[in-house]
Amino acid sequence: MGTPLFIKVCGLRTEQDVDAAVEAGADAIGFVFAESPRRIDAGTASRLARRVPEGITTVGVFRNQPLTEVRELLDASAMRAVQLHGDEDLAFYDALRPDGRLLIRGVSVRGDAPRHGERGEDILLLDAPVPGAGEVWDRSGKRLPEPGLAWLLAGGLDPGNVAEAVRAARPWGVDVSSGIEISRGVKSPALIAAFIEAARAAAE
Ligand SMILES: O=C(O)c1ccccc1NCC(=O)[C@H](O)[C@H](O)COP(=O)(O)O
Repeated sequence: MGTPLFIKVCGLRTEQDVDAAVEAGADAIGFVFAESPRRIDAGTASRLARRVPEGITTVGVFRNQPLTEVRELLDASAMRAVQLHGDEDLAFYDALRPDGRLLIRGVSVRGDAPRHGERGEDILLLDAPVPGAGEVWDRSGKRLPEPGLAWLLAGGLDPGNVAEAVRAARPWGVDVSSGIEISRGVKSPALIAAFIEAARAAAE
């Protein structure tokens, strides 16, 4: 397919999972600070992030939280990127931009997908109506971002369906959480490795 697929694994909570993601070749690792069974505190995120080599992006995930809280958690855990997954407006993105972190905009797609860059984000993440719920959304007939734009496909991906999703939607990258878990919030190193292998193979 040309450019390598960008792979983000999200909602990691243990050393074992972080090591598995690094070993398997993830490009980004998401740590959830939003309300979620996957939520971790800044101290845990900081400890886990220190295991992540420089070339891999650590992402703090938030949803409709106050700007001061977002900034405090990002700084305390030294995240390299921020993912806003709620109704954050352009002013919210503008306020974070000078901090120099990669900005990821997570959007629950209901009608047509929003255009890339409307909030000045670096990466647009197109997701199911409920983030982190493991639900596949109906992409048929939807206008997706043009090839070449930095956008991630998310929502109910797993090692068994990611190849077909990559071939059909041709995303710049993919993001997964539930599909690499054995139960809600509990990741599986084997599923992390299987997901990354299947996604990479489909993009070759
Ligand atoms: O994962 C969560 O619990 C979560 C909670 C609140 C806001 C965002 C959240 N996750 C964002 C992600 O990037 C997930 O990886 C994405 O929604 C895909 O999840 P899944 O369908 O479970 O693979």
